[in-house]
Amino acid sequence: MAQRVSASDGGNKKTSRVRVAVRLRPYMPKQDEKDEGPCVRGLDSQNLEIINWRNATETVKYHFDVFHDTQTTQQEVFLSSVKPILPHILQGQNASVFAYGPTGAGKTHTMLGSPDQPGVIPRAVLDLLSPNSQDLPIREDKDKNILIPGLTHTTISSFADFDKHFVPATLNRTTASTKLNQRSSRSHAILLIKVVRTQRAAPRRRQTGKLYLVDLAGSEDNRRTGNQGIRLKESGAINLSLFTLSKVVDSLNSGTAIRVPYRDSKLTRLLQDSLGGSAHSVMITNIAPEFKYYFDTFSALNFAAKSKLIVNKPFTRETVAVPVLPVKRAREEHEAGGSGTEPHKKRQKDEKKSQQDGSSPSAHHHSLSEPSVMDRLIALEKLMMSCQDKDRTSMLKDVAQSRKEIQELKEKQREFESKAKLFSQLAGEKLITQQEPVFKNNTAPLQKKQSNATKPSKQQAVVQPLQVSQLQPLQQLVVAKKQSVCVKKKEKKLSDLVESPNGKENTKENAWESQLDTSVLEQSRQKILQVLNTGCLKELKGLQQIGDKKAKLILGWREIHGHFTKLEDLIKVEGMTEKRFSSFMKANILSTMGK
Ligand SMILES: Nc1ncnc2c1ncn2[C@@H]1O[C@H](COP(=O)(O)OP(=O)(O)OP(=O)(O)O)[C@@H](O)[C@H]1O
Repeated sequence: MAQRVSASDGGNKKTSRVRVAVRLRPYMPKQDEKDEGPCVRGLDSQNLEIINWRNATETVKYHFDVFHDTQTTQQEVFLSSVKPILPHILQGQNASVFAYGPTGAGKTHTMLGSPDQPGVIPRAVLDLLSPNSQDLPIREDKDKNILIPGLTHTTISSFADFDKHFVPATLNRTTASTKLNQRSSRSHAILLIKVVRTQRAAPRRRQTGKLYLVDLAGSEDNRRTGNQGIRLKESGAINLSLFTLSKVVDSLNSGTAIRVPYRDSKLTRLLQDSLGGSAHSVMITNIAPEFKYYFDTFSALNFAAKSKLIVNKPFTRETVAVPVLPVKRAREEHEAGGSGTEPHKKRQKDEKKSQQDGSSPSAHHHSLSEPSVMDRLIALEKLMMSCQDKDRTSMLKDVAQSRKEIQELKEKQREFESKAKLFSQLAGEKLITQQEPVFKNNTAPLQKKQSNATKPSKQQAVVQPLQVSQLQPLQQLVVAKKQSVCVKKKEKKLSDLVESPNGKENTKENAWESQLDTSVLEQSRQKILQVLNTGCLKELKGLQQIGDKKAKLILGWREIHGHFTKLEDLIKVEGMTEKRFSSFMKANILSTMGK
């Protein structure tokens, strides 16, 4: 009985571009040990500029649907970026709001907020979260809707209900301290709000709209976060899913891709509807102003700029309701992602209770003759804004306290694990250190982005419109220049170490190379470089000593930094030590020579 109805009345497929807002968090002196000042600033309600690393006397400008400056309040973000899409949900269409950006830039602050500054999620009110910690599978129905069987459904009818279910659910989210953010989210958090409106009289049309509220974990560079052990593993997973997200956006933008790689990560499967699917989508890109976030900010802005080119095709989901038999109802719940056990019982209880007191038990039972759900949302919002509810505040404080305790326990656990690891490493393997000087981390983006400058086609598609203008320099330009000098020095050191034919390090390691004809050697090196720069996952895996994980890390590096200008750049890829690089070169040169 389910029917798809186009978003427009006339049956024409209406399209809806992904709306992109950028929010700049306030400058935090604590995050700026070198006292360099901000590297990015707003120009007006849609435009901002960031220092151009290629020429520190210039800035690069970006234009977005909305720019939220440091002074923007939580309420203003909600009113301008989120509230406008809520009516679509009530018309049976899907919508999504997701926060993207580097770690520590303010995603959780924007989506969740704090007791005194509630963010988008409590403001958008309603619904549930599952206290279920198991890894839930993701399925797709015949209409390409994403389903999560086993996810708990809880019916709510008041803001107090929402708090009761939502607050404990936030505790399920892992947070931990990294060098860049004391309370970093170590997972993506997705809250799904489903709104069902049923006509009371025949033909009892039922419209179902869903709102996805997504707080993504931050993209992070482990050389700066200082992550190790569990945190490093988490970070690998976070970066991989964000990398797949970026691939999805690229392939949607190219318009020629045969397959959009939604299935390559759970995150992109969940966001399938929001990007290139049928949802009205808002992406809030959070950025930080301090100089140490410069390259993260730059890539987040580029990602945001390309995301705004994505066009979705919303449609109304409408069914004609028939009397619900118990068996069918159980099936419906399963299809909608309900576990059908505990929550089902609770819903029966809720329904019974509300039948007794005559109130409507859930959004399912709102008829058109009752105050619209939208009115209730607005009323709830007003309630929230003026909310003096001490219980709620103390509950949130309890949550903060529990979260702190959990975090401390996790840190202890991490310490134990790293000690154990250290013992085993001392016994055998060499310790692979992830802690490199901060400025070494900066070398990669600088070098790589230069190579991008000679390859404007992709960059133009990404940053739109991008202008370079001669502007009054921001405070820290001098520092930026100093930095690039440091970077060059450091690069030289690295290349000395790897390339110098006279260097002690190399004489022994690379002695085998001197046995080979130089032109043959050069040809092999070029072939390897070409695969590294242009190879797809499969081709990269075809290289000696490159497995699935390393190939993905190489693709990820390429995505962020562009082409490898020389083979030695491979050492900058996570997990690639000089020793591994030497062995990689030997194996691959010998293997390409045979071809
Ligand atoms: N607009 C803002 N106004 C005031 N404080 C902010 C704002 N945005 C972020 N902050 C503060 O900055 C710090 C980092 O923010 P938050 O934890 O939200 O970052 P995040 O992007 O979610 O990081 P992660 O990805 O590591 O979880 C927090 O202390 C937060 O309160």
